[in-house]
Amino acid sequence: MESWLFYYGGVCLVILLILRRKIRNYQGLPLVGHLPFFALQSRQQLLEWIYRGTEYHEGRSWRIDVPFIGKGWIIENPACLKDVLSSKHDSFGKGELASTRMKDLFGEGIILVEGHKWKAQRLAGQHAFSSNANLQSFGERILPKHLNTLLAPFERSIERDEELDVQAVAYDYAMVVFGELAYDSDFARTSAAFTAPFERASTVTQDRFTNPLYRLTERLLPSGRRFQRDVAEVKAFGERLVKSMTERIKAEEEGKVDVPGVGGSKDLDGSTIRQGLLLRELVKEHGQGDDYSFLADACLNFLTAGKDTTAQALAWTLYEILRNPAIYAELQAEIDKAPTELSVSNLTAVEGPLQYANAVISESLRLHPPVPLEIHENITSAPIVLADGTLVGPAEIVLWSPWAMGRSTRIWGQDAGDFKPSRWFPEVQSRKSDRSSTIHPLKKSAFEFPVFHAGPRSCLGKNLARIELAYALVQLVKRYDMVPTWPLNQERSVGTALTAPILGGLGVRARHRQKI
Ligand code: HEM
Repeated sequence: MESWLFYYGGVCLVILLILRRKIRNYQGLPLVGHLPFFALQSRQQLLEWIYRGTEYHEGRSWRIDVPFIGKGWIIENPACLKDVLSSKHDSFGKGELASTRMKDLFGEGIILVEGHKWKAQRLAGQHAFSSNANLQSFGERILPKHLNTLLAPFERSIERDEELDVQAVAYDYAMVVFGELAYDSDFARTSAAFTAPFERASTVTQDRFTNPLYRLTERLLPSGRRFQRDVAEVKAFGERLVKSMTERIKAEEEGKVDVPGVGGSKDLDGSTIRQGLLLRELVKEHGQGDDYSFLADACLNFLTAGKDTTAQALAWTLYEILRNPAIYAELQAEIDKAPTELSVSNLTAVEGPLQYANAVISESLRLHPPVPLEIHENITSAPIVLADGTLVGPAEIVLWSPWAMGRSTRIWGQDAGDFKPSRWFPEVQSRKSDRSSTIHPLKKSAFEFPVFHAGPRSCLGKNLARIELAYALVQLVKRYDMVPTWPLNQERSVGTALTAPILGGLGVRARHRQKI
């Protein structure tokens, strides 16, 4: 009897030692591979695990095997990422993994599709969001028009002496701003019918990426069973908006109603900027017909891509300046000196009157990228070799984490973990006395700093996002002092979502600023 116990105890010990060794070496476990790290950990723990694994492998690509998700490589090397996103990008796509999980909600929208439907939306988005005049209209018309959505909660919380969740405020602001941009609709009034089902459907979609048994659990859980109804409501809402907009556009073209101009703004070709910009461009690229579902999917995708990402970037930026009062003060000093009327190009210029604010935003995006984890799949039937020799087999995945890359000492130097806006002005670090005269903003390629993705599918809203971030930061920081309601030394975690919310929101107490 005792010898049996001894024997089994010994076998268990050996197994435990092997498992411990595998866990320490970031190798997959027998049968389950790396699944436990993906399925059982929180989003924050998963990001930290990827970061530590990449440090363990000193930045070299390392193997992962996640049953139900895929097997392949985690990469950090910017030259490999360049292959995936640019030089060999025809061989990589979102593949089955993303499409089976996201198709219900995102349908034929730009986030998911390939081929001519992607191209039509890409061109429409480029036309709608890239011209200087349209960016100007965004910065000088849409953002100020909804400023009250940003400021009113601050005023209310000050008056009532209450705590305020600034991340929730950032979400509301992004919703009305990008709602107007995508649908030309006043979401401050109409969003209730859309927001609740949309938020619920997004959460279920996000859970599908970490829950390998989602098909089963969605049948059992109330949120899963409600999912199809929520998706139907979101789509019906979008189609109603799109239908009324397209009818209006048609009526304008037939000369039945006046063409609405926007404050006399002119596009670069001298024509008047019109409302419903994205939809007009989509109709131009795709055609109108009677099928409103494609157009509604397209608008929903643009709203989704812009809304949470920008709100979270603002929330994390506020988080960092709250933790660094000296940076908050320097930001206020810069904003006090800047002209009150700031043009859009001045808002975001790395060498303009808000250069410090822009460095703060870049630094926040580096440490807290709103899209912290990305996966592509080799969609060809041949193996693909990446710059460092990594061989990605057919249907294998490549995973990279802008969150982990933003903390890499190989890319950012020994102080990669510190929040240091001055790193964006490296010439100045040694000559602090006069920042303005010798500014050479740090240049990082999109493959080293892939916060907005890179290559042909890079983010279409990068400029819009940076304009909104600078605008909102200026509006808040010039008016209010804020103190956190959480312990300053407490690092906040990323919540579980496809993007990167601050887990538990960002509580502050705000006061009107006492200018000296
Ligand atoms: C700080 C804010 C933002 C960040 C960090 C961000 C980041 C990204 C990333 C990483 C991707 C690639 C996702 C993927 O395909 O795997 C992406 C794509 C995209 N983004 Fe953004 N984004 C932001 C704001 C916006 C805004 C404001 C808009 C527009 C209204 C926008 C529109 C898009 C679109 C349309 C795509 C898909 C492009 C394509 O597939 O061709 N984004 N963004």
